[in-house]
Amino acid sequence: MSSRQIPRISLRNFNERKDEIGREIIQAAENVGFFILFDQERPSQQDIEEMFALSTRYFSLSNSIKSQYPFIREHNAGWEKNAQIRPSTGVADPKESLQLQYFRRDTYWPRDLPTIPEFRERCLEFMQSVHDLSMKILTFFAVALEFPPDYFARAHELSFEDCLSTLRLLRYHSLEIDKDIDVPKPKWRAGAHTDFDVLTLLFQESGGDGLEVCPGREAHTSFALGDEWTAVPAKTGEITVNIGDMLMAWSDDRFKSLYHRVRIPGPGDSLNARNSMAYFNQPRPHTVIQGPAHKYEAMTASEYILNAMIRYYRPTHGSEGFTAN
Ligand SMILES: O=C(O)CCC(=O)C(=O)O
Ligand SMILES: [Fe+2]
Repeated sequence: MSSRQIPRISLRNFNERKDEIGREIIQAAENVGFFILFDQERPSQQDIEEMFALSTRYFSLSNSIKSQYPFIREHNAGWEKNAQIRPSTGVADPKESLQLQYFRRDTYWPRDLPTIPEFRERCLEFMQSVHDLSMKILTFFAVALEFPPDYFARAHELSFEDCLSTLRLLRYHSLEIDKDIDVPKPKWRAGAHTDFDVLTLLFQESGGDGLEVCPGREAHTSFALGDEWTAVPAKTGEITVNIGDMLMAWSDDRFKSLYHRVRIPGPGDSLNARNSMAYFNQPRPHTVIQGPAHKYEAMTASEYILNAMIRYYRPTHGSEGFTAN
């Protein structure tokens, strides 16, 4: 395990400290690719705790209810259980997840869930607050790349009918039941992958350690890395932010999108279920992605996502944990 530190950046008094915060964020994105934000106004600690409680209530519903909105790969939306096979491991992550795309909220979000009629409304509110914070952060990136300050905000505007930004609720199974039985144990809760979006805001829960990142990726088109993994501690209320492949491409590889994975609990760790929530900022499909130095051919976001899906779902033969998504 590497001793590399994941930068921690306080958002306290955001408006007064904007310049300083911006500098810290850009430096972290250039040098590490992952950073932890805390002291944010919204979503507050309480907003996040309530959202985790809502997510737990959702996952405790029966499979037959949750499967009314099954995962559809072409849409990257819906509910899956033990079904996401990462090419880096070749086996399904032992988890379930629900992907809520903002623009499909009227057509493809669970509705009228028994015992949680407020599910949809609460998810929308949470998405809105995470979106607002995401746009504040993306403004720093726009300025650093010498684009207009609202450049990324316009590409992600929630009010447009084709907004692709997505909230993913995740629940990795408890490993308590299997602990004494002689069955093959999974090696990873989530196999190594990069995110193909622009920017991910990830919410972890205290007690749910296991997330690890691998620094050293030089080009958004490469698979590669080394074998130094750094733990990203889990704490309820804090926000782990990582650069996705699209922002790495959009910045001519200046901001780093890193491989990350979730390991299974080690000796002394809790075997309880692990919950997390990820908000993926994804630009509108027709947005053109090209960095200021034109290092790569211009590509629309929809072409980029399509390529990523092909690249990430194609089985590869690299050594364990080191290939694609
Ligand atoms: O659960 C986590 O901590 C990470 C999830 C993740 O990396 C993803 O869904 O892309
Ligand atoms: Fe990820």
